[in-house]
Amino acid sequence: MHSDDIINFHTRKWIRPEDLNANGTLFGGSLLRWIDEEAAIYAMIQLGNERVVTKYMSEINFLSSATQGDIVEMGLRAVRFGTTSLTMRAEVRNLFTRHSILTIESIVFVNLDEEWRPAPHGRTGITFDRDRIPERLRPALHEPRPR
Ligand SMILES: CCCCCCCCCCCCCCCC(=O)SCCNC(=O)CCNC(=O)[C@H](O)C(C)(C)COP(=O)(O)OP(=O)(O)OC[C@H]1O[C@@H](n2cnc3c(N)ncnc32)[C@H](O)[C@@H]1OP(=O)(O)O
Repeated sequence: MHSDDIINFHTRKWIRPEDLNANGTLFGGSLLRWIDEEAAIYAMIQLGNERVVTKYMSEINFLSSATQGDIVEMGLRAVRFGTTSLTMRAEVRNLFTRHSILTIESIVFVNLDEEWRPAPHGRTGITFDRDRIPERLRPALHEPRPR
């Protein structure tokens, strides 16, 4: 695997009874909700803007299932910085077995301006730190750090 293809797994979820479908396995809709939220946070940090929306998701490939008590981890990778868009690849896998549960080849988010119109984001590469947290949400430099 090329290093550019490496997905960072950020978030873990412990599968609870309310996440299951009528067959007792992980409900696909729960997974998609978690991924959309994860992708929104990832896009906000990569683009440094909290005004982002989901535009498009490619085919979703459910590869294996999970059940109550399993822990799954969700990973995202920016694969293309467009003019107003950011395209990501997603994978969800079982934390213990590392078996892939789901992959989505492209999730596209669009960067918006104050009028909620697509706006160029000016980003070309991935950031691995939090320096693009939107300005409004960053603590002022003089504020003491919480203990
Ligand atoms: C860490 C921080 C904490 C912050 C803490 C506070 C946060 C607090 C806010 C929370 C917020 C969360 C958000 C959650 C995620 C939702 O839940 S979003 C809700 C679901 N999504 C929507 O409602 C979006 C509805 N769609 C739209 O409004 C319009 O389609 C849009 C998005 C404004 C785009 O309009 P458009 O006319 O299609 O725009 P257009 O200029 O043609 O295309 C824009 C870009 O999309 C691309 N595109 C268009 N169609 C497609 C397509 N079918 N396929 C692929 N790409 C496409 C274009 O190629 C273009 O990309 P670039 O070439 O510029 O790079």
